[in-house]
Amino acid sequence: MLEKKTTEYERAVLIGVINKDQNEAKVTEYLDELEFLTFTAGGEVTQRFTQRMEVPNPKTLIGSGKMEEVEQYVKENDIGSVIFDDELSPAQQRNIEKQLRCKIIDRTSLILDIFAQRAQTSYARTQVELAQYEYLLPRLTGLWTHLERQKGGIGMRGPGETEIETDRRIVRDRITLLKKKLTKIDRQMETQRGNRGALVRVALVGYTNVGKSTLMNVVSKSEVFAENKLFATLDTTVRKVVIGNLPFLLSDTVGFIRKLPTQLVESFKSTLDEVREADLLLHVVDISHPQFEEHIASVNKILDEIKSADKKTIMVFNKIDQYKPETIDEDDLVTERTAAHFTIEDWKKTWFSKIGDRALFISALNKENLDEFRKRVYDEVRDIHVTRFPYNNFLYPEHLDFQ
Ligand SMILES: Nc1nc2c(ncn2[C@@H]2O[C@H](COP(=O)(O)OP(=O)(O)OP(=O)(O)O)[C@@H](O)[C@H]2O)c(=O)[nH]1
Repeated sequence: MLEKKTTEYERAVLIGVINKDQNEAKVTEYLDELEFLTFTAGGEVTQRFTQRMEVPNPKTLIGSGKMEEVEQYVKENDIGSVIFDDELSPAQQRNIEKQLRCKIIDRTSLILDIFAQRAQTSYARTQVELAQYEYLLPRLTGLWTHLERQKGGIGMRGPGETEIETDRRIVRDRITLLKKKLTKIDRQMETQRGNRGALVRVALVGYTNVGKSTLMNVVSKSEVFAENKLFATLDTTVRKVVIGNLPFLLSDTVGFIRKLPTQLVESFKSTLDEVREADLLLHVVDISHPQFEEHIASVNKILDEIKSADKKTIMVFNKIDQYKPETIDEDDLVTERTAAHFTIEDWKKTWFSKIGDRALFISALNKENLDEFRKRVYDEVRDIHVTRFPYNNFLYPEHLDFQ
């Protein structure tokens, strides 16, 4: 159940609800992302259904007419999963499953599934497994309540209930075991982090797929003194990097996403400790993504949740090579210029006015503006370093001079 290996794409349908605070375009964007997630998880989306609803249907989230439409489509098109962008209550999930007779997945379980697929180390697998069981537990409870009601309530102890009770106990025991295992690893990792000495710690953070790992590779490989062995026993995403003679630690963390399941935030505590304990954050943004500003807000929300929102941060706007603003026809006197029409220069001005030179515009892939990036990171790391060790600041010039 916890690890999925896909050999061929499974046909899937997406369902989005347009509530009173949203417009259709917004939900289309959310479904675009959900489709990308589905693809990542090994699915192929063949159809999308949306429904405008003032109040979601407590039984099936969407209305009964729409349910029939979906049911018909699922039957006729050999659909394996129906995926909802919204989180479903255990009861909704059960009711929908009963009617559609295929796998019903919500955004949270889809993200958990991808994490399970991607987890490489036993540590990451343990963290994901814990998150999955935490997600599962209330759903078993829901099932139990449902069966109890069917049986007629008090005093009617049937096999169904006993079975679910046993399942709940097994899941609870497993959660306790996994938590113990993680606490032990967390302690080891804490000690290892402590042993890393006094090097300045920099963490790459950002929405999923923005180019954090690409930047990490470019920065650490291109530097003569880059070291990829020191923390081989730790998570391999921490590397020692040297810019202009100044060594520091750079970590690449798990990518963030809108509505990152809370279970994951909790069980990835140790991974996120890299962020929590960092001296400087490099918040990488994919500026070529139409929703990049919303992505920034999602990342900031998670940083806030893990109490890291006040950290010194450099905003790194990546993928400038593939940024394309919308154009306005010269003769068009009606269309108003919006953010979608901004050029990179416009964005530079906007961000410089907000945070000054803590906004950088680069392409990690094409290696554009990387010298500027290195200089900026050097300045910030040096500042932190000389504050910590005022006696050896003569080792590092105030600014780097790249030829
Ligand atoms: N065009 C363009 N593509 C880039 C750039 N930087 C990274 N990419 C591409 O973006 C995709 C995602 O890059 P990653 O480095 O894996 O992104 P990430 O942020 O580490 O992703 P997660 O692991 O999901 O958090 C890859 O296909 C990269 O080749 C860039 O500057 N320009």
